[in-house]
Amino acid sequence: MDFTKPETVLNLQNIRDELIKMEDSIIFKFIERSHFSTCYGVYQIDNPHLTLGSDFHGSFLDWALMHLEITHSELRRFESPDQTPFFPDKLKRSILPSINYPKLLANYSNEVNYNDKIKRTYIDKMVPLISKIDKDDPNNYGSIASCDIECLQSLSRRIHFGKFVAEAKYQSNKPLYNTLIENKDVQGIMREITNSAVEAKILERLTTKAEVYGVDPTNSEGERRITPEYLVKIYKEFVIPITKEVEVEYLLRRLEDPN
Ligand SMILES: O=C(O)C(=O)C[C@]1(C(=O)O)C=C[C@@H](O)C=C1
Repeated sequence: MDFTKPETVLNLQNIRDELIKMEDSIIFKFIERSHFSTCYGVYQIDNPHLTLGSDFHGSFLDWALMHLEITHSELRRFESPDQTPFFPDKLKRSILPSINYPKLLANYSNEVNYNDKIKRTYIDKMVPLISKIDKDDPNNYGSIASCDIECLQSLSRRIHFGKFVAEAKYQSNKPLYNTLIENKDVQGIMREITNSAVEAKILERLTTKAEVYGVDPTNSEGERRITPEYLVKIYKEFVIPITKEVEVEYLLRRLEDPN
């Protein structure tokens, strides 16, 4: 997929192929995170044992992610249409010259940002499933926040790819979607974007991937690093539903941009 070539980006098959590739990076990032404990101290707002600066309000993870995003914004990361920041208000201007991407998505697309929800869901629902030990571990705060950032960035990219899916679907049947949008028919849009066969295939593939990637093949007695149950649960209950929320919100506003 090449973001300078709209015809490659707004092709539903290409988008689905890209979503399949992202499964692998998400799984391997979850495996990295599984080696550490849940570590609530990383997510505690204004953790009294840390000095994050008197004007900063948030968790250690927020602090680390915000500083990384500030630096990455200077490296042009958030100009790329597949990148969505967790701290859009803190970004700086890139020191690299802008790339002139062609218009791929509607002009309000940056406002469709589910990162707060993704971060909350990751901390509250996913970390307890991924991590095997439930305890705080102050010696590993830095490593854990680094793993969390990688997991969150991969989840965010995957879920916000829903905008490309939505745009491709919109382009393929404008009259149908225009009527649904004019009628603010959320359920109708949700019905239209849902493809149960594709969802079932994703869950089936994840089961196989978790079975294969989840064990060290050279160690028959090795502990499972990930299990199909939790991976399928994460996709079925969180990743796919939030992707669909992104698609619906994007489509509901689609007539704001007549192009
Ligand atoms: O592939 C699509 O058509 C999508 O809309 C993406 C996706 C997903 O999140 O993977 C979401 C909704 C569909 O029911 C199937 C899959």
